[in-house]
Amino acid sequence: MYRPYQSHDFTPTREQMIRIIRENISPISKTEIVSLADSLGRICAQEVHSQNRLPNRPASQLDGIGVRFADFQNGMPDTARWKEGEEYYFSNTGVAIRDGYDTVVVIEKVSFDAEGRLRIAQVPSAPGEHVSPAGHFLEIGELLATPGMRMAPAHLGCFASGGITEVEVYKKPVVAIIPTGNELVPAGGPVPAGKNVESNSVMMAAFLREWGAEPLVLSIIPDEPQLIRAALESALARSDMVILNAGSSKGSMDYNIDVLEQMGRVLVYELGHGPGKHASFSMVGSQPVMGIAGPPVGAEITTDFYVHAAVDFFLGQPDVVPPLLEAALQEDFGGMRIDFCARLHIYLEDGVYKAVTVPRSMSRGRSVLHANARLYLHAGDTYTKGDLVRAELLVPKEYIR
Ligand SMILES: Nc1nc2c(c(=O)[nH]1)N[C@H]1C(S)=C(S)[C@@H](COP(=O)(O)OP(=O)(O)OC[C@H]3O[C@@H](n4cnc5c(N)ncnc54)[C@H](O)[C@@H]3O)O[C@H]1N2
Ligand code: MOO
Repeated sequence: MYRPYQSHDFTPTREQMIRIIRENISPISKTEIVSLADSLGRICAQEVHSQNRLPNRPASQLDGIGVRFADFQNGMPDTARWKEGEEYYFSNTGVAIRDGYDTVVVIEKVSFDAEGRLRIAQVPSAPGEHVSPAGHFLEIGELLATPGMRMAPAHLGCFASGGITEVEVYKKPVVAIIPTGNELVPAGGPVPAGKNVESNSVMMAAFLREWGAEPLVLSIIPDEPQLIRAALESALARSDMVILNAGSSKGSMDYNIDVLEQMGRVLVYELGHGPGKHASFSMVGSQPVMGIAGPPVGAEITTDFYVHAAVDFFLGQPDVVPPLLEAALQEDFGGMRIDFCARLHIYLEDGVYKAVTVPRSMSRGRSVLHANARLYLHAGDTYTKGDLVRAELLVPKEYIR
């Protein structure tokens, strides 16, 4: 299918890129049955109805004494000679009301004098007062879940009460990651001179797990078109989507786009924002392939923007935007030729959130330690010192000090 944006000249902004991804990804329809404990965070694929009625007998709503409302028909009776187990009994919260009783008096209205004689301070106002009728919490057949709902801990609790032990959920999208580059060696081993540690797949796999996808990390592929093609074919056969990492730019060993053009349709050759500008988006048949540039900082941002959105769309969910925080920028910033996603360090001073940009010159280690927010600037946006910016938080607001 012809796409007007399928051109070398089209370099999408973040919003445009998200739209292209949305247009090209269909929600996964395959489902599987998982145990209730394993269903946390999964997307429910069925309507679920309670099999239990709870309470299954009328139950006490409070700690108190169970009584017969008929005894209070003419106002407060003389309770001085009432005996436990006859006119009243001790009835605790959530416990079934004993046969022959119908009403509960809260314990705070009950007292006993020195001789042990019962005194009730207030006449119950109606029969059944402080009694939960059967089915008050849950009815048989009551709707507990609808398709598309993400399972949270409270849902698991409700399912358990409803007698549900297994849930039909959509399969996790499987995202294959192909690291490429002659200079890369696997993480955890020695790093020979001139080599670099393959770390992007570690980060990407962790992101994917966090978002509810299943990572499939392939071994490092050397910069050779036939090997990249073979790796892509194998990855596509085993996944819903592929991330082809690095080899995206203009170097003599950057073959990925050529291979993708041979195998499918390249819809986006390059982004209209940095860092991570050399990201691409292709369709091979009905499967998306996301090209992510090699340098880890850009790889982090573009994976977080676009692979996250793709996973959300595979799961039939909206793309989730991070929480925003207004902070006063402590420097002049902006005026870029293309859109740019800056990393910010926000701190709290005199009760005011203040932000400084994390300079690109800072080492990767220090900058990851330092950055707690991002700022997406459109081309030409300029800020002067003191301007309020709407930052996208990478940590909960409460963590900022
Ligand atoms: N002549 C030009 N050179 C470059 C341009 C350009 O426009 N013209 N763009 C620069 C920009 S911007 C980016 S981004 C990079 C894109 O690089 P590639 O995606 O082609 O990646 P490589 O060249 O293979 O590697 C770059 C860098 O990243 C490291 N890397 C790669 N994969 C991993 C991994 N899995 N884990 C950790 N680190 C990885 C790699 O070792 C290199 O250090 O191109 C610029 N150049
Ligand atoms: O756009 Mo490249 O990603 O500078 O880092």
